[in-house]
Amino acid sequence: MIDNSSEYQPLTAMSDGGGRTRALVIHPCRKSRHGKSMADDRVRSPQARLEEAVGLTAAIDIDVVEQAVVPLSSLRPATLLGTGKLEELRILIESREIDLAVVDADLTPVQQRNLEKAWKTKVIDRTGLILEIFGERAATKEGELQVELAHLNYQKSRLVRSWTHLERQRGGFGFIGGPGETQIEADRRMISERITAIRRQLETVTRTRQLHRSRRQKAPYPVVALVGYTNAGKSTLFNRLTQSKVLAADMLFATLDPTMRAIDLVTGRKVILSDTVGFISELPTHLIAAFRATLEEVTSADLIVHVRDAAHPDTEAQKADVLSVLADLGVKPGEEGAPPMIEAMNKIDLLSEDEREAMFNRADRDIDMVAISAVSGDGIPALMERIDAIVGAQDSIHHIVLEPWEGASVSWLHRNADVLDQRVDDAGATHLQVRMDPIAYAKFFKIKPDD
Ligand SMILES: Nc1nc2c(ncn2[C@@H]2O[C@H](COP(=O)(O)OP(=O)(O)OP(=O)(O)O)[C@@H](O)[C@H]2O)c(=O)[nH]1
Repeated sequence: MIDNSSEYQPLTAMSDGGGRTRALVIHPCRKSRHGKSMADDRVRSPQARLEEAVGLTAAIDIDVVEQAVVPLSSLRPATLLGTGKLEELRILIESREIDLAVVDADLTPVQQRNLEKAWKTKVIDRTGLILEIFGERAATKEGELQVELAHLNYQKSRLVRSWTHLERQRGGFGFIGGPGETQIEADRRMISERITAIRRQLETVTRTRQLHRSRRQKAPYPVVALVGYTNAGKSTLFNRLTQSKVLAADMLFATLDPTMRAIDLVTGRKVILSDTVGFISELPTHLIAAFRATLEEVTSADLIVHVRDAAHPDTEAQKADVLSVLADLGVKPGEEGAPPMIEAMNKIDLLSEDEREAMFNRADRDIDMVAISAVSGDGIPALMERIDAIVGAQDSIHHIVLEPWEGASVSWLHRNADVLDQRVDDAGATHLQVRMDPIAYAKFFKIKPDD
């Protein structure tokens, strides 16, 4: 059994006095030779990066009481920051009673530990912060396990040299393993055992999930996935579109995934709306599996709605990031077989009339766009109509996945529908692309040939 300290413990539960966690968020960036701070990538300003980190921290219900861009003239291997800055922030942390410092950079385990010692407070870096968000947002069992796995791998890497968290918890019992096994080796061994156990659970869960997904794909309505950069307004839009519309059909999905809801479109057509976790630039590579697990629905969606913050100065860079993550997942809009995509240009309430017009008149505009405000409700009917039209146009072509034991269904489809494509995947499931009229389609679900 592993020590409890390695299990996922939300930062929000950290504050002792029952109050909310009070955080300081800093974004360290290199100074240029001319003394001016410079962005650590070409697109985003340090201020924008800081705001993003503050937004991410606030999203997990932590009070950000102080924030700062910290220009660095050189990178200190032991503490990242120089002594002057270290002391200045220590005073701030003490006087503002801060119990969490978020450093928007990748810290080495040694840097993290030294900062915690110097500031006498918990310190997390960018990876730690993203893991917290995934932990909160993981909606499926698979997502949760992937996040815990990423957490453990992260902790394991932090156990180099004398990382003492687990030791402290045990009150320094010294050797607990076989002869010659040090505390750190014992900690590593326990974490490795837990990692193996999670991997095993993941295999089972993945299998079950495939069953759920095939069941869901057989639901006679299409899936519309909302994707977008963090803070673009996906959840606000999701809530607006699903407002007070609890359909009986939801019962089907409620137990599987709380971020999926069925909604009625104007024509009476039903679609399943699926919310996803926000995209972030420079996602650490070892977090990609955890991130993918939260994006399950996107790869098999019938339509992708890319929610964009039209009022953000980095909106184009954010779009590029989202598209590149989608491409990593194998979703390349515009390519044969890829789901269609529309852009919901959100937050237009923050734009002037001229800015709105300019958005639509851009010469390089390559995609279907609808201007909306998820907050004021502006443009929402137009968005719903667009979704209706696109999904409606695909009406007669369906992608159906059948398990290896559902042979009777495959034969039924060959007899009653136009099978355009058929392939068997590695797990033995049959993927069929079929054209059939709505009556035959409804009948297929009613008679369930394999039941
Ligand atoms: N002014 C304005 N603000 C909006 C609009 N839509 C969302 N917001 C605000 O933008 C912030 C982020 O909205 P969310 O819906 O949480 O964004 P999200 O894309 O789900 O964010 P993640 O959970 O990080 O992925 C919130 O403060 C919203 O109130 C809009 O149309 N206009």
